[in-house]
Amino acid sequence: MPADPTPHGATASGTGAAGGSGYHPERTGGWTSGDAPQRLAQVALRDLPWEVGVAKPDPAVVVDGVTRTFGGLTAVAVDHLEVQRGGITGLIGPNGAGKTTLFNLLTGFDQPDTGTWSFNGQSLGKMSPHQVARLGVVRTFQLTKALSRLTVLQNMLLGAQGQRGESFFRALVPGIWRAQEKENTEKAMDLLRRFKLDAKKDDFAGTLSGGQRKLLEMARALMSDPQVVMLDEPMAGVNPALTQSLLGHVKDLREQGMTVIFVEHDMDVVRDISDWVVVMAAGRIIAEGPPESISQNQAVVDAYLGAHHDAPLTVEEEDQVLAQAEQTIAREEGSDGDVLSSERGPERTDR
Ligand SMILES: Nc1ncnc2c1ncn2[C@@H]1O[C@H](COP(=O)(O)OP(=O)(O)OP(=O)(O)O)[C@@H](O)[C@H]1O
Repeated sequence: MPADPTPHGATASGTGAAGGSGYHPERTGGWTSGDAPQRLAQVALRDLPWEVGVAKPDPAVVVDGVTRTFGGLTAVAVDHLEVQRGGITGLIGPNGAGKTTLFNLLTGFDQPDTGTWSFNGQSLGKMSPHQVARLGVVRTFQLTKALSRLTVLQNMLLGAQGQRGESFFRALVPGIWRAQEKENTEKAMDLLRRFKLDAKKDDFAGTLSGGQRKLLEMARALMSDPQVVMLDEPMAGVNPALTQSLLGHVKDLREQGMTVIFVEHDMDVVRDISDWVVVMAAGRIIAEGPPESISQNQAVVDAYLGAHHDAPLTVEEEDQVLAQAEQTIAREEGSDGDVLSSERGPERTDR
């Protein structure tokens, strides 16, 4: 926790109801609409207490009492979560913490046992993924869902489904549909250029590298002009060169005013791009705060970063480490371990 966790300047006056579009300077300490989006999100979150369930100045997504069990296992049990509009929120936690299940629930890919959640104040419960996407909340998957036997461009056009040009309407007025199709193709090509995939537009998605598929998936998600983009491990399996490019694209989403929620295991990435970090363990949210708060939080250190993250080794642990080292060196030397014995000093020489 911060030395002084009491908010000053910004007031955490959110009530759980979404605040509508735009920011609320009167609630967030006087920044102006001329500021860069990144700065707006950071300022909005700057003075909030580092508390689980803390109200955000302008939440885009609000989750209340959402639980999901599989048999006897509670995969998700989130009491209250607000996601600040226009910011990048990192969702972290050990394997099996419930991150993907929470994504599935929020985007209509799974249904919870209990709970409600909303986007801009509108409940998303019982909606299909398609309906959720049309409202402006899209997601990508840990394992990309690019259709390998469709071309890159065809994959992009699929991402545009659900906008204007519904089948009924399109059948009645084919001219309008054709105009829509042309518009979608232009939009797809713009996005492919942005993601440096335009040269591959006619290649089958199955021929792309893992990193290129991740780029395609992100580009495809943008076809429906989302307001909230949820990325499930966007950097996993991506080579270092493309990682930088993907990170840049994620930051771009924020620059364009989108709200980003992403799951990531790499803490350097989380620290680099997150305005706020939410930590899950065993289905629950165990901590929330700016990136710098996370390594200082004992619950997180215990659950996620390892119990002895920053703590010095105990005498017993040191003995154990030394014993293992001795064994390893003895094996490698192919000797009886004299090397170590002589290095350990006088207390060992009289054996
Ligand atoms: N369809 C399912 N049926 C049964 N158990 C499931 C199902 N989906 C998830 N689970 C279980 O729910 C728990 C949470 O899984 P989830 O995939 O959400 O975790 P996660 O935090 O995303 O993990 P990872 O970082 O490994 O992706 C795990 O114990 C998982 O085995």
